[in-house]
Amino acid sequence: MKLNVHFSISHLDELYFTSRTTVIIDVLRASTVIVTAIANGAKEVIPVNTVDFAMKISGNAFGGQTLLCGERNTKKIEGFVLGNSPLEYTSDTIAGKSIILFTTNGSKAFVKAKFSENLFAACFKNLPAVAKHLIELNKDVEIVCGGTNGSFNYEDSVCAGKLVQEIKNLYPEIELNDSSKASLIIAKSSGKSLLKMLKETEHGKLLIENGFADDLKDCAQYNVTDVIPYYISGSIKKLDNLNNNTESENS
Ligand SMILES: O=C(O)[C@H](CS(=O)(=O)O)OP(=O)(O)O
Ligand SMILES: [Mg+2]
Repeated sequence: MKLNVHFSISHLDELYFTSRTTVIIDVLRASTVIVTAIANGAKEVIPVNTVDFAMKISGNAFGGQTLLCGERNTKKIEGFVLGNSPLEYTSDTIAGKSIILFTTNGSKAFVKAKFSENLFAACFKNLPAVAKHLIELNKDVEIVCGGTNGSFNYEDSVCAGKLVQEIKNLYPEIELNDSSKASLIIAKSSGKSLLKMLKETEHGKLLIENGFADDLKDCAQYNVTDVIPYYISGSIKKLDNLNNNTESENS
């Protein structure tokens, strides 16, 4: 089993992902929003890469109520029901609903990786659960950081490194390439407090400036759910068990 880390998606094309097992990390805030929404009972999250397409499909019933959600420059898009703050995705607001999500980086990463054989969402909240599932799948893994506008960002790289560490703890003989080793070093040198780390990032400072300081506290929570959101046929749903949805080693 080999691990590869991509610090942003800009250099990757969609066909790269065919037959790969991919984990998308966008700590601030899209993958934290997706994990939170699925953990709080959302039926599904449909990631899109343009606002126009989000509006276009919002008329579809998706077998129940559909919520148009997402942000531009961190703030809720006018006319959308929710923005991109995980604090908005409570069971009262989203249980049983289909969420169409547009964000600057994270939702686009899912669309780009849509041809992956297996595609998961990870953030600090569900990292150990994702690590355990990846070991059980026993396939080479592409860890993809959403980054910021196609470039490296610190918080996603720390989270990728902590995922590498969680996998190494379970499977010490894992094969790391240079980028996995680099993300591990970044994670190990990021300090004891995830919240302090997030507050000191460019993205964290922007969110604080825009009134989302409480989002950083939520995004800094570690190992608070074992929910694993899994992308299949255009939408992200809760992975019920090893036999559901994923292409396991034995299939
Ligand atoms: O909503 C967010 O925090 C960011 C927007 S920006 O990069 O800060 O403009 O989007 P995400 O796709 O969650 O990184
Ligand atoms: Mg982000």
